[in-house]
Amino acid sequence: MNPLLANHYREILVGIGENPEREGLLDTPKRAAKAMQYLCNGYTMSLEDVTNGALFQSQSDEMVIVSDIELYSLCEHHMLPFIGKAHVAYIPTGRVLGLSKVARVVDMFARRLQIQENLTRQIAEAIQQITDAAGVAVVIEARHMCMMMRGVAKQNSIMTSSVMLGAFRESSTTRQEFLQLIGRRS
Ligand SMILES: Nc1nc2c(ncn2[C@@H]2O[C@H](COP(=O)(O)OP(=O)(O)OP(=O)(O)O)[C@@H](O)[C@H]2O)c(=O)[nH]1
Ligand SMILES: [Zn+2]
Repeated sequence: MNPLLANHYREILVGIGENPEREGLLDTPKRAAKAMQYLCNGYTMSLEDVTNGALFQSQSDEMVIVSDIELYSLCEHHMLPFIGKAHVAYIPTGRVLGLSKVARVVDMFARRLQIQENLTRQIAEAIQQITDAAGVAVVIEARHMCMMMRGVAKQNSIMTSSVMLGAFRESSTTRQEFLQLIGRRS
C-alpha cells in the first residue's frame, strides 16, 4: 500500500464532505489506495513479464480467436470504470501464443487509465509485436460508468471499438469471417 496515495484518499474524503475519523472510514484511505493500485497495476507490467515466453511453434496458419474476454478498465477522463469484453484474433506465422496470455495482455493494458479506442489499439499492436502475426483484430464492447452513473445518464448504450491490422485490414473476407465468428455482422 502506498501511504502517499492513502493520504490523498483521506483528502478526497474531506473534499466530499465526509469525516475521515468516523469509525467506518478509518481504514478507507488505505483500502482505497490498495484497490486503486490493483486497478492500475498494468503500469507495472511489461509484455515480456505477462507472456513469460509462452510462444509455441505451430504450422497452423488459420485464424485464432479468443472471444468474450472480460475487461475492467478506468476511463482516463473521470477515473470511473468501463466494463465489457474483448475479442482478439490473429493469424499465426509459425508461432502461437499461450491462450491465457492473450487475456493477460488485455488485462495489462486495461488496468491503466484509458480511453477505449487507445486500449483497443494497444492490445492489437502488442499481439502483433509478440506473435509477428499475418494479421491481428481486436474488438471491444464496453459500458462506461461515466455515461451511466452521471452526465448524460444513458443506461443501455454500448461502445464498440475495433482495430484491424494486416490481413484483417486488407481482406474484407478475413475481416468478415472474424466478425461472423464473434457473432457480429460486418
Ligand atoms: N471516445 C471516448 N470518449 C470517452 C471514453 N470514456 C469517456 N469518454 C468521453 O470523454 C468525454 C469528456 O468530455 P468533457 O465534456 O470534457 O467531460 P464531461 O463534462 O464530464 O462530459 P459528459 O460526460 O458529457 O458530462 C465525454 O464525452 C465522455 O463520454 C472513451 O473511452 N472513448
Ligand atoms: Zn469517463
